Amino acid sequence: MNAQKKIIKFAHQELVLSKKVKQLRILCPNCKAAYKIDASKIPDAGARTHCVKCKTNFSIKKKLKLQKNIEPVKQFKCRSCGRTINRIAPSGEVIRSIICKECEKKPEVFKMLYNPELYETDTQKEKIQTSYVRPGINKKSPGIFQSFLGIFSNDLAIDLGTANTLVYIKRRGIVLNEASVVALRTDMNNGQSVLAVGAEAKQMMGKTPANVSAVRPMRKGVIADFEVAGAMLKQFIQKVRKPVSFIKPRMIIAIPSEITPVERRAVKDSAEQAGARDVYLIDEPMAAAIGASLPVTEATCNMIVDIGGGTTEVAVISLSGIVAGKSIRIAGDEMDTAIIKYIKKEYNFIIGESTAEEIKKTIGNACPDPENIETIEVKGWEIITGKPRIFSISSKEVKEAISDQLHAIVEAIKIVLDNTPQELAASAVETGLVLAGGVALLKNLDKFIIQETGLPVIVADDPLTTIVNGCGKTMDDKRLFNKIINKML
Ligand SMILES: Nc1ncnc2c1ncn2[C@@H]1O[C@H](COP(=O)(O)OP(=O)(O)OP(=O)(O)O)[C@@H](O)[C@H]1O
Repeated sequence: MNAQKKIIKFAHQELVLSKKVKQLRILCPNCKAAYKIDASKIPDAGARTHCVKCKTNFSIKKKLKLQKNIEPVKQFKCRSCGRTINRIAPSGEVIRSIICKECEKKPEVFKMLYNPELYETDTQKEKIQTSYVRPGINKKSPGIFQSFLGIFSNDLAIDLGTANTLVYIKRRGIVLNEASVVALRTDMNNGQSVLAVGAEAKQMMGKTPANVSAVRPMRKGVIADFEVAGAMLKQFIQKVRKPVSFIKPRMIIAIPSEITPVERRAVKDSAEQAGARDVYLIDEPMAAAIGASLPVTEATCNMIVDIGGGTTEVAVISLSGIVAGKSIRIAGDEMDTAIIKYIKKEYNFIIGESTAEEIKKTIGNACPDPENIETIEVKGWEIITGKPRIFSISSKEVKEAISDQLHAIVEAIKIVLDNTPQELAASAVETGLVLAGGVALLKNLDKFIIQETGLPVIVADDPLTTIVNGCGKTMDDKRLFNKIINKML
């Protein structure tokens, strides 16, 4: 009762305000009676009042204070009658529905004249803030227009990997699988342009003239060169988005689980630079587990070990979340470097990255059979003579060269098991772990991990595509998307 009296008093007070006070105009929702009230007396949370004419109770609220990243006002001018219209819109949002009340012209005739300085004084800002608020703007729940875009745009799932980039399109599957390499040409004025991307650029590595360089914009799972990564992604997307759609796609991108906020931001920014409308990030081990068809939403021990070019991700997943995980920046690339170092030390030969990778892929073996040692002939540069020569290396030597990396991976698995709640860790003895990522193709890696950990090991069906398939599955399945992605936002 007390509260009601206060409200009535409040409403009466407002009716006798002098004109000097900042006033807001309110309408009774029932009888449409108009009142002017002092804006400063309305608390931020709003207040209840009632109409003195028809006695209807109703709430009044000051319009939301503008957030820092929201452009306060957009001003439009009708080219026909010259009338100026103010609209409020979060930054980046396109205002489409303006119709001039004077001449009823369509939106196209309006020119946007955003000029925040016009609204310096508090009174003006307040007036504008209360002049118009677009209902139903909520970033988290897409409106009808957003859903409409979703139907017609080719949303993309991307594994932006250190070694390879893969793209999956809804209803079309994997449409691109290219090396994450860009060939750049430097012109006379030191400006750079993209000469080639993907496999074509990879072929040029180590064979380019002075004005061309073939570079890898991703290192150890993260963006090392933001501009080049953005340009590469843009080219890949242009390749697969045919016919070119005017609607920007949404993108879901896999990222290493332990990257910094700055590194996350760099991935988002380069995707936006490449034309993304919305970017969603998913942890690589989660995407790999989904791609390997593990029941990630169930309360079971789903252990995944994804060994790519730059990072090894180990995680135990249960009930749609990572229960324990470890990301180390030791993977295929480090193995290549180790092979280069080994050959230099033992043979005094210099070989390039591509040759080292070739050796690893061809005769690399985590448990070479002493009865059946493989060898490969390699072209290298002999340091002592300074001449190119051919020499041969065996699978036993390659194992010796990459032994530290293999043990680092096993160590990461053990750490994750140690950090997993006992109940789940115990069931890992039965469920085992799934190997994904390109290095899962290293001969006998499963055998090596079984020997070192005692856990059953399964190699995913197609380890090089497990992550992108997981991103694609998440994108295609709305319920899974809500469980996995929205949890991470
Ligand atoms: N048969 C093979 N044997 C050993 N290693 C292989 C084989 N095939 C591919 N690889 C290695 O797998 C790595 C690439 O794997 P993948 O494409 O999964 O990595 P990525 O997704 O690009 O990297 P990351 O996830 O770390 O960013 C490379 O180091 C490559 O040399």
